[in-house]
Amino acid sequence: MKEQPILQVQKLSKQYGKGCSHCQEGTAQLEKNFCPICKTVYACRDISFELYRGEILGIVGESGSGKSTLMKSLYFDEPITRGVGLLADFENGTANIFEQSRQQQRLIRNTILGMVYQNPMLGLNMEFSSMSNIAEKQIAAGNRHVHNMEQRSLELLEHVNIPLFRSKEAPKNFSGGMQQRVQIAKALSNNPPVLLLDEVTTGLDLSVQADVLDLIKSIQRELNISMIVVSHDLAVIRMLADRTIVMLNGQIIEHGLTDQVLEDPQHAYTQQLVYSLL
Ligand SMILES: Nc1ncnc2c1ncn2[C@@H]1O[C@H](COP(=O)(O)OP(=O)(O)OP(=O)(O)O)[C@@H](O)[C@H]1O
Repeated sequence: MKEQPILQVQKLSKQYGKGCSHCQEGTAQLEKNFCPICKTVYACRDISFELYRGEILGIVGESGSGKSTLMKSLYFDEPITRGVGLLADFENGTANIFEQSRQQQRLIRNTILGMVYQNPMLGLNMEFSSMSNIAEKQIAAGNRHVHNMEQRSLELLEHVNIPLFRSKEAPKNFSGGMQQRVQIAKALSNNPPVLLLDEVTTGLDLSVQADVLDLIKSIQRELNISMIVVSHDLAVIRMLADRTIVMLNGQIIEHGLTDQVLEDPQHAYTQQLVYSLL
């Protein structure tokens, strides 16, 4: 029997703008990702993929290709235009998560998903202590036991190599790499089966970047979490992802095992990306 994906996305589309008689036709010619007539932006167009238990799925593409929009959509930061999302851990994968009430979506977010943003300001409260940041996510997931939350926060901070004597300090005092580590600890605090990571190493020094990537890889191995890792940098994807999706102008133009995509890129854009690695 075929393994059930932990997440299945079918024909997810997100547009900014109402569209017009020209672009509403599925076959209309767009200029990159927008309608030349009404300027509606088609940030994600008919995106479909599966994520399996314990795998890391990489999404790579240039700036503006729709990667962040896809992540924001999956984390309910933004409503989608249309599409289906099925999570094996929600109603046994039979209910479209995008059609649930805000309350249900909050529940899914708090119990099934974790998110690490490129900008730590989006994922952390910079004024609260690192421990309180982690506790916040645990409270949202229904945890009320202060001692347990404290223990869990310390355990997670240790896991992501934050010195424990700094656990009561606010992330605003931390370096970029440390802030990303706290964000990762927070995202893991409710043991989510699915972790979303959006350009988490962009803007960090190369050595710090390597540390954060190592941390992600070791977490995935130890906890067997499924991850979607978004990056414009194919080197990051090469290091982390089992399978890779390549996006361009809001569409998936290529997908396959990462090794396969790297060794035998089919689309001219992917070929360009791969050659730039050499
Ligand atoms: N709120 C918005 N209103 C209008 N257009 C938007 C909005 N948010 C994103 N877009 C457009 O959607 C497209 C996809 O953007 P998105 O941020 O998802 O790309 P990306 O691949 O993540 O790039 P980057 O890494 O630079 O953020 C872009 O053309 C962008 O300008």
